[in-house]
Amino acid sequence: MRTFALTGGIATGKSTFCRLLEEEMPGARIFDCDASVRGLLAADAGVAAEVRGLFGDDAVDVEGCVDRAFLRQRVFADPAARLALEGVLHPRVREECLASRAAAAKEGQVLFVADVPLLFEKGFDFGQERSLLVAVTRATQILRLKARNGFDDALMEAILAAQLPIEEKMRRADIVFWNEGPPEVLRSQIRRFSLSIP
Ligand SMILES: CC(C)(COP(=O)(O)OP(=O)(O)OC[C@H]1O[C@@H](n2cnc3c(N)ncnc32)[C@H](O)[C@@H]1O)[C@@H](O)C(=O)NCCC(=O)NCCS
Ligand SMILES: Nc1ncnc2c1ncn2[C@@H]1O[C@H](COP(=O)(O)OP(=O)(O)OP(=O)(O)O)[C@@H](O)[C@H]1O
Repeated sequence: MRTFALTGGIATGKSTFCRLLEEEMPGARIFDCDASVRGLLAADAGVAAEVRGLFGDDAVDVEGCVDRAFLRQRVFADPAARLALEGVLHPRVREECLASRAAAAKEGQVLFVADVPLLFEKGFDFGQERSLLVAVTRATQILRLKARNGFDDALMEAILAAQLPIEEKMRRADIVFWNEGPPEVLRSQIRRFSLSIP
C-alpha cells in the first residue's frame, strides 16, 4: 500500500484536496488528524478529564464535550497551553492514525493518505514514503480563513504564528500542490499525481 502524508497551513485546502482525491481515486483511504481531534474532544472521557485538569471546568460542558472555541482562544494566546493540549491529543491521534493505516492495509487498499496539519512543526512518522503539501499565498490563506470562519485578525495572526511559514513548508515538502487557482486546477494536479503512482 502506498502511504503519503499530506500537509499545509490553516485553510490552504487540505480538506478540499482530500475530497478531490477521493473522487479521483475511490480506492484511497484518508485519515484526517483534525477530524480525529474533533472526535477525541467530543467523545473521549479521558481527554475531557485531562482538558478539565489543564484548563478548568469552563473548558468542558455538562455532557462532557470539550468547548473548542474556548480552547482556541486559550491555546493560540499561550504557547505553553498549546503544548499542554498537544501533549494530551497528539499521542492519541497518532494511535488512531496507525490503526487506520493497519486496517486499510488489511483491507487491501492501494493508497493511504494522512492529513497531518503539523507534519513539519511536530514530526509525525507513520511509514509515509513522501510528503504532499497544499500551498497558497499567506494573503489567500487569510482571505479564505476569514470567509470560512470569520475569525478576527488577532486570532488569525496567532494561529499563523503557531505554524511554519508556507515558504518553509514548500522547502521541506516532496510534492507541492499549488491551490491559488479554482478547485478544478487543484483537481488536475491531483489527477496528474494519481497517474504517477502505479
Ligand atoms: C485548538 C482547537 C480546539 C481548535 O479547534 P477548531 O475546531 O477551531 O480547529 P481544528 O481542530 O479544525 O483545526 C483547524 C486548523 O487549526 C490549526 N491548528 C490546530 N491546532 C494547532 C496547533 N496546535 N498548532 C498550530 N496550528 C493548529 C491547523 O491548521 C488545523 O488544520 C483544536 O485545533 C485543537 O485541539 N488543537 C490541538 C491539537 C492539534 O495539534 N491539532 C492539529 C492536528 S493534530
Ligand atoms: N481552490 C480554491 N478556491 C476557492 N476556495 C477554496 C479553494 N480551495 C479551498 N477553498 C476554500 O478555502 C477554505 C479552506 O479550505 P479547506 O477547508 O479545504 O482547507 P484546510 O487546509 O483543510 O483547512 P484547515 O486547516 O482549517 O482544516 C474552505 O472554505 C474551502 O472551501
